[in-house]
Amino acid sequence: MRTAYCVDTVRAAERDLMARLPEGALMQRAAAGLAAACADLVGRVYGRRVVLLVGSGDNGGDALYAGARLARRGAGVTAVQLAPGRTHAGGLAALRRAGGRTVAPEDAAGPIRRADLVLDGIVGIGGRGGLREDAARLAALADGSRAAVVAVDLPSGVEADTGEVRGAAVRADLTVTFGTHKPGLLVDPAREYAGSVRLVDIGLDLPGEPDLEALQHADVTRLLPVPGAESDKYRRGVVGIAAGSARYPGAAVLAVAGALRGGAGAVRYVGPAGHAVLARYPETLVSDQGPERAGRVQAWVVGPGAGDDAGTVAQVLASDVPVLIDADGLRLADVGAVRGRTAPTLMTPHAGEAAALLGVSREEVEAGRLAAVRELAGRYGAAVLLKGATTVVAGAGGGGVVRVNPTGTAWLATAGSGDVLSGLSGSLLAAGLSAVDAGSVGAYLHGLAGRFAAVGAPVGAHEVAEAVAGAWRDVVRG
Ligand SMILES: NC(=O)C1=CN([C@@H]2O[C@H](COP(=O)(O)OP(=O)(O)OC[C@H]3O[C@@H](n4cnc5c(N)ncnc54)[C@H](OP(=O)(O)O)[C@@H]3O)[C@@H](O)[C@H]2O)[C@@H](O)CC1
Ligand SMILES: [K+]
Repeated sequence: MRTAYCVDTVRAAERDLMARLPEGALMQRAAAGLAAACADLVGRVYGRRVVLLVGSGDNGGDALYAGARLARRGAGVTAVQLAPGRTHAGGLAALRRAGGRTVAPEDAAGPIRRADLVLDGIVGIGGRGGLREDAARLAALADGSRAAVVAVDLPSGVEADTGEVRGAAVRADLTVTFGTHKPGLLVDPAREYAGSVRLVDIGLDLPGEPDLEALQHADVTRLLPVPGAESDKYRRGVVGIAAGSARYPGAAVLAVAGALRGGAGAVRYVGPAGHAVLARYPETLVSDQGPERAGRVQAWVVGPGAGDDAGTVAQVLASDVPVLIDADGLRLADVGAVRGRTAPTLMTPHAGEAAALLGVSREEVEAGRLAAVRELAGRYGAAVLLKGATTVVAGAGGGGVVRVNPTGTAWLATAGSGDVLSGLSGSLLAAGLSAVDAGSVGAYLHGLAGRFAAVGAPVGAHEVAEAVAGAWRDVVRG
């Protein structure tokens, strides 16, 4: 499991550790890891031109000490001091001893243009809001140069705890972060600014429960349902799909396509698109009697392509099995009915649907995904999976750890892709996974399937469904 912790927790762990170590030891650990990562990135250090963007805090100190290490290995290092009177004194002295030089921000354009490598030590976890004007100018120069940009701890200008980007920020090729990932490194839009991320262990002792976690292959393997020798289709779970309408039969077909790949023993389809479903998937159990009379299921998926069929949504919500609500179902679901449920509920909106439920703009949801997913999970008392550039999953109530999906791909932003995900996660619910596990494992497989199906080219939702089995195998193989 990859984990991320908020700044307050990092600061507390840092204080505890510093009390037990000689002064400056932590910064030396950080700088050593940073210099090593830079050396790996550029291949050969000797003769490289390195520019350090140095702010007034310890983030600048890290950059200076790392710069000193690179200078000792033969790099030409120039530090741009944003606040000359407040630059980290020890770091500056170390750089000068190693032969590095300093320039004022107004003289930085030339060195940045000629640099092979720029280290962004403007701000780290002490930063607030977008970059100030002088810092933003340096960030723009670095962006326009041919140099590789390495962010120290975080790309300066992004919000460490939320992943928000409220103004100008550094765009890095690599971020070298210390002690733990910060939430902003895993959540868009900030994640996009970070480039690839390398974690340097500095020995922080962090609490058991993180603020964010991202499943890895091994975690997913552990959570996937595995049929036992005694399993029959009913023991493996039956997932009911109440989806589609005369107008949108395709949503039903795609939700069933996802459900067939999610580990449930059988898929029961209820709704007006039975013919379309059977034509494509003859193994589906089809009923047109409505959810209450369709026969036993272990979980329901309701909503994809449902149009205005509020009655079906209400019937499903009244059941005593886990329910996944998606698409039109989200709009049609009564808050009180969702809150009153005793079995687990998982809602799977995209940003636009979440915005409508919260009464805010889509941009607001996209800018602050973590806050939005927690807020929705709190209002509905349900687990919520918010789809998008970074898919995030909060447990019912919205408190506690939020799961972040690491496998997404932009190619998944295609019509019907969400229907496949709802079927897949619903199937995992029927197979016995908790709402958060079903959502996050579903998103993980779906993202991986999207990558496998796309391989760098556009892809249709049915191809994503077909690639789920390959994703499953890949996960199990490790
Ligand atoms: N935690 C750990 O375990 C370890 C932490 N370490 C390192 O310490 C870093 C934290 O250092 P930190 O606390 O000194 O804060 P930092 O990020 O340098 O920024 C503070 C300065 O930034 C300024 N500033 C603020 N906002 C700004 C903006 N928008 N645009 C421009 N400037 C802005 C603000 O200026 P002021 O408001 O005072 O004018 C203030 O002076 C951490 O990220 C890691 O790199 C490692 O060395 C070892 C282990
Ligand atoms: K930084």
